Amino acid sequence: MKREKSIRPKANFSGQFIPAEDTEAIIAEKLSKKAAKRARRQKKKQDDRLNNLPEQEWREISLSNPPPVPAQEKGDFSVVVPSISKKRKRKNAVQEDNFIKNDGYVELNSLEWSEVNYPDSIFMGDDLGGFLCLEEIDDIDVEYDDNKDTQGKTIKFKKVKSSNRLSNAKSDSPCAKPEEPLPEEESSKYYDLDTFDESILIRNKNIREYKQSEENVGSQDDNFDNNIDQYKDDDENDEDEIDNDSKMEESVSTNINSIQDEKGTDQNAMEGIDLSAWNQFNLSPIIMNELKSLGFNKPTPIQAKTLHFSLSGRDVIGAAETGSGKTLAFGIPILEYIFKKVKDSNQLVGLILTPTRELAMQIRDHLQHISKNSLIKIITIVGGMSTQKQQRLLSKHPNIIVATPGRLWELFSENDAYLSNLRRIKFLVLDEADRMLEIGHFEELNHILTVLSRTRNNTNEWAENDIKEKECTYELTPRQTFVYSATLNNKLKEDLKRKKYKSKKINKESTGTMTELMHRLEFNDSNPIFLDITPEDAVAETLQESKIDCLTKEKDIYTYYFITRYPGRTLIFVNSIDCIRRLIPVIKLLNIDVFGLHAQMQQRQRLKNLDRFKQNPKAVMIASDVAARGLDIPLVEHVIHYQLPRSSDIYVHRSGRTARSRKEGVSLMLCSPEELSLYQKLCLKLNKVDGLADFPVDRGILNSMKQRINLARQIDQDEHKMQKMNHDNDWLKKTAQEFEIDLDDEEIVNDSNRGNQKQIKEKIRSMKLELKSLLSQPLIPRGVSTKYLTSGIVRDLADRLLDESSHNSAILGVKNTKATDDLRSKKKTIPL
Ligand SMILES: Nc1ncnc2c1ncn2[C@@H]1O[C@H](COP(=O)(O)OP(=O)(O)OP(=O)(O)O)[C@@H](O)[C@H]1O
Repeated sequence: MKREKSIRPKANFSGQFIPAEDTEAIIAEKLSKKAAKRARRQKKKQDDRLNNLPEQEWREISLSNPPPVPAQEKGDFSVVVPSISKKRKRKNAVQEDNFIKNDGYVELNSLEWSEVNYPDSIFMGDDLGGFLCLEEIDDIDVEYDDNKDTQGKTIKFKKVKSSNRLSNAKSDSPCAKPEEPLPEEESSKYYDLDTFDESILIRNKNIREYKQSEENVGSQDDNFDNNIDQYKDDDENDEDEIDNDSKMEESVSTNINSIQDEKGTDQNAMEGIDLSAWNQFNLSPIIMNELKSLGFNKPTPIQAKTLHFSLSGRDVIGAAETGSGKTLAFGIPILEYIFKKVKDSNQLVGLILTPTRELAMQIRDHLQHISKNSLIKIITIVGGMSTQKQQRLLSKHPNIIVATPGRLWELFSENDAYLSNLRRIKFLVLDEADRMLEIGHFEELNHILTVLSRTRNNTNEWAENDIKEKECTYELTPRQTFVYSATLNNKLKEDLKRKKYKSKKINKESTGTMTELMHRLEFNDSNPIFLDITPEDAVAETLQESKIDCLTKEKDIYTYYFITRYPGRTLIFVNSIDCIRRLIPVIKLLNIDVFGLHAQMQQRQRLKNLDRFKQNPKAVMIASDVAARGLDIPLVEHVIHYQLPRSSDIYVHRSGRTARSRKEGVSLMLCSPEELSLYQKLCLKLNKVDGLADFPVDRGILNSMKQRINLARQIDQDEHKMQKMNHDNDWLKKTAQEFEIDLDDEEIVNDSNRGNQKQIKEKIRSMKLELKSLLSQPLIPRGVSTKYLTSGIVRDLADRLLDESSHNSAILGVKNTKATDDLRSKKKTIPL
């Protein structure tokens, strides 16, 4: 029952009895006086704090020449920041000696950190490395010095003056640990803010050197001439560019060769890979090298079918199954263009729009990987991360931006320079285009397309009031457009074939359809290439689809059964965040490594969980559909639809998190009687006339699992009850304090409550013990005896049954088999 937040009149205000009807007024008066007093106190404190700032507000630190660090701090990094507030000093009185090293010097580890444990694999690329962590210190602003003499090697820190910032400072944010000090060789990578600038210098130096050596020019140019036809409708100075760019490319690839030589054995391991299938595209050595190191010996079908067109300047709309390599299908042409055509290393060339933040980061990582040894700057602009950091990245003039529409619009709409750069991009990509039309993306996408529009009419029809007309220059710059998804709907396919999108009348009120979106994209090409190579049932060929019919209340048991019987990286999709919140503690109690991912989680936590899931081959992730699209998590073996997806597209994308790049995977639907009609609709939509195969379940194991699940659920429920009681007591205490009411513990927790709490605590403790003991034993399927012959012909039978390499460690006597194999061998379909 919901608790009423009111003060009970029985409270004793200094011994006076307050009639119930007056209580509220008195409380309100007290409250307002108290609030005003508190505000005055806070303001004074804030003023004092700002007035006492050091005279020289900005402090500097030179990265190439760090300040002398006392011997005992070796390995750590010290920075100069204004001194810490008195309150904080008091709080840390015990540690004060260790806290401030000497006047003005503060150890990084002792600062008020917000947590920034970004997983390496996702987040510590060159662009977000550097001083990312420092920017997370509350009240510290970081400024990057563009001074030519220091070549960007100096950064400055300052105490933020804005009262806004001070009042917004998360006073109750946990004082989290900073990143562990990095090993020396690593620290140069992450703390060296100017890595990039230096590389530009190297590149320019290479170009100069190259210019001096004339011998290579001839052969290089011949080679490049063949490629360059692709970009025929570009700027006037083509010939000069060809010259410079091919030289540049050669210089860079010379560098790469030397890096590769150092790799030695790696290089030898790669020797065996035959890349001849890629030769038809005449790709740059940088990309060829990376394809080789990744072992991508041939293009995937969507790459093979689209690269010819996209490399020759055509607009492409592509549909292909999940995990089929669409990222490189649109990524390679952009990278190639930059290698071969772009003279200005600060030119913004490509904008890639994606519906989710994780997908944006993944695409960035993928493109960064494939262009690893080049100098291309690729950044992500996504929500949930520091805007300050993203502003900094933007000020470094990236070549490619991978973004979610919301944050991109937030940063770009206020900045004319950014907007005009945006209008000059040469490539626009919409990945997972169909999802972009959904609420939450469409409005900002609409704004972005208005800015990108090259025809005034089209712009006016769609322009919202808040886009100022005068800002738009409507330059007609040629731009290639790529649109990709695994699920382009039939209506769009039809419209594309009939070229209906060209004449589409756009309705201002419309929330958008794919056909309207196609119209809005203003393809350069009078006849964009449309390639649809999705299989008939839209899912990857290597995916084995299945279902289990069960009651809603049995879904936990079947989930537990599946993840115990087939330990392996498993992604469980549910339809509501509440369901994630309920399931995670239950599964955790069963000793399974489980992580959550949903839109209401902090972005950092989302990334962290994703990374933990990637690191652990037996982990389980319970996610909402925010994880359904595009995420390329290595070796997800199983996808479970705990609740049925609401549309066939979502089913395809969810299931597509497994069976990627021609690997096998299983998708399992848990279908309750209430979901039957939805299931039938899905099957019809996906052309699965015979329905999905029933997943084989060993019901002998289910019974013993039931006991564990029930215990875990009960523990979770009781823990919630306890939490709620504690929360209510806290609330009472807090409110009493607020009104200066003397309530002692006796009054707060009444006898019956206390008795209840004690009982529940005791119950939880004993249930946990029971569960622990159950979990320490293997599950024994019905009909399996725990007694085995230990002598005679089969002497080692007991050992063999307990051998974890061939038998399931959690279920006695059950051999380790793969879900794909079991499903294949027992496949049996039920007609609809
Ligand atoms: N030519 C190739 N050969 C082998 N693997 C490849 C090739 N190209 C890409 N891959 C790999 O295939 C995997 C899937 O690629 P990608 O994420 O681009 O798929 P996708 O089609 O965009 O999937 P989704 O529709 O789910 O977003 C990635 O791990 C990628 O590295």
